[in-house]
Amino acid sequence: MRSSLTPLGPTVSRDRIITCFPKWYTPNACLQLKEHFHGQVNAACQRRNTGTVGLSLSKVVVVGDLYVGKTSLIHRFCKNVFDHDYKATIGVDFEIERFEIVGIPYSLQIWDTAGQEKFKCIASAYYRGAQVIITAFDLTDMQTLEHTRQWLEDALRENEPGSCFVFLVGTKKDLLSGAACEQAEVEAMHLANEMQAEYWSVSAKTGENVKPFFSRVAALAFEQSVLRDLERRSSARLQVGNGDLIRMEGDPPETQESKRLSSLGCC
Ligand SMILES: Nc1nc2c(ncn2[C@@H]2O[C@H](COP(=O)(O)OP(=O)(O)OP(=O)(O)O)[C@@H](O)[C@H]2O)c(=O)[nH]1
Ligand SMILES: [Mg+2]
Repeated sequence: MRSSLTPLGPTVSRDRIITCFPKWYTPNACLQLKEHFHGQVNAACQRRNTGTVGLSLSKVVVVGDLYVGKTSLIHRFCKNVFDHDYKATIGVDFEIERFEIVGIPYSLQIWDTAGQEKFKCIASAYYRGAQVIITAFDLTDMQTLEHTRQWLEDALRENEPGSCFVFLVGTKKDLLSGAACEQAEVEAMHLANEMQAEYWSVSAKTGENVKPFFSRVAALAFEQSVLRDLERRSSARLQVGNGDLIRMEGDPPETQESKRLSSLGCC
């Protein structure tokens, strides 16, 4: 079903419309324990005063070992499909997914990178400018969890410190029984806290938690984009108000000219 709630942009499918702040997976490893969008963000959306946020794309980069299920996770979310056969990603690929958040059109550009070592240098060229880094590991292979530290370090190196939201995602949840899953999650949450990441367990095969996870990614990135935009515009206004933009260093040109003339003995 399609919605045409917003007069500003093209329509998005109903399950990409976010009106309330999506909930975390677990409060034990979560980036923000809150239930609502920031008041300033709500107000800006209601006034449709979100600057360039509705027009630009936020970059999301998915990293992790080969075979952990990065492509499957993205394809389940963006195309609602699942393929049992493994086709290694060569270099990088991306999908653009459109949302409507508190009435404002918003898009994520989701970059799928290759986990194979031989493609790492191609993939890492695309890490720059990420607003969100998703580090994925396979819940049935705890070695892949250990490797997420290195994947994250590599991705963060290409970005400004403190500028990215980090998620740690355990994949293939359908392959584990309740107790085994819980055990893997405890280890993963511990690491997520060290990484200052939010933790999620998902299954691309069954689709479990896939939409709630990406809704959470979109909402956090959207809120940050709106707040940054508001801050940028208000500091630009302040600068104009204080005259900082037109204040000049040193003497004004007419004073410099009269000094030059007086040094020549003309005045
Ligand atoms: N049972 C199950 N299998 C999965 C799941 N997600 C992925 N797989 C399988 O795991 C294998 C690897 O999945 P991919 O998504 O190609 O892995 P990848 O991380 O993109 O691998 P690279 O592109 O080489 O980095 C495939 O055979 C998938 O069918 C899942 O949630 N459950
Ligand atoms: Mg892949």
